Amino acid sequence: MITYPEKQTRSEREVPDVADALLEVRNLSMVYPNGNGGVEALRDVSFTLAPREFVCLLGPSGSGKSTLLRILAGLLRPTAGEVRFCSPSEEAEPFRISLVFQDANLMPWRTVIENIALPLLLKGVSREQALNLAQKWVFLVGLEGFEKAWPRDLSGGMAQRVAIARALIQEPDLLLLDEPFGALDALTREKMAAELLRLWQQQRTTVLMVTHSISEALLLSDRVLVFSARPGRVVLDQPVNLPRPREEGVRYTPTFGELARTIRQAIGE
Ligand SMILES: Nc1ncnc2c1ncn2[C@@H]1O[C@H](COP(=O)(O)OP(=O)(O)OP(=O)(O)O)[C@@H](O)[C@H]1O
Repeated sequence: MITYPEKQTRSEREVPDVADALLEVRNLSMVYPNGNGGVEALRDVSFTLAPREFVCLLGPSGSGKSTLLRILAGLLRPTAGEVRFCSPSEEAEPFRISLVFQDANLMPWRTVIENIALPLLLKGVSREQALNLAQKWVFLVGLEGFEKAWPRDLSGGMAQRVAIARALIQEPDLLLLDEPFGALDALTREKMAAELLRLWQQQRTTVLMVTHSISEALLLSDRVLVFSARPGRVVLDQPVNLPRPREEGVRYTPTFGELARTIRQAIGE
């Protein structure tokens, strides 16, 4: 059974042992049908996310990480299991989820600011109001001066900033990031991770991010989940007890090194 996207308020919670969870995933399995018994992508995956938590998901290629994000975003229906969302606010609004992919997927015929404003325009917000709010996000993601630029004139990192701003302008309860920096060069990637950290420290949106980089995961997250090779199962749920706010220097601390070793070993297994 799957319950989304309707939001439950805290008073309607049914699962007392995950009282503080924003999201509860229970016994989730996914088998893609094919002519040959199906491809088992996920097996019996369970975990929770607390409000404002930043959790990174790592695992070998093909371990079902994108499949999980697509299920959480409501794009795929799982074969079995349950997904339960609980609103951080008491108001019974629909639970808002934004998903950012490796490819920025910008509208080529819209400028930077129009791309960022798009979700609001689609919701019926007036053009003036949407563009005003988009301008705020242009500043927050460091794209001032590029408001009227076209997507074709942006670097990969800039395009991804637009995609992140377009996701956050919707004030999602949950932000899903699927290898958002996977297509960027190493230096841009480090810079973007630092910028995402800065944004998250300001906004404190709950984030679930897929990455292949252990150090990126440790720089950003409160917890790291590691999936086994296909079918994906949670083989490690590791709290990241590094102090915040985190700076680049945290990479060179002994705790960082120990956590990286634990995670690398879990991925290897
Ligand atoms: N639409 C589909 N039909 C059939 N099989 C699929 C489909 N989508 C994904 N799969 C398979 O399900 C498994 C999990 O794929 P998924 O893309 O979720 O893994 P991933 O962990 O995100 O991989 P990567 O790290 O390489 O991006 C893979 O074996 C993949 O081939």
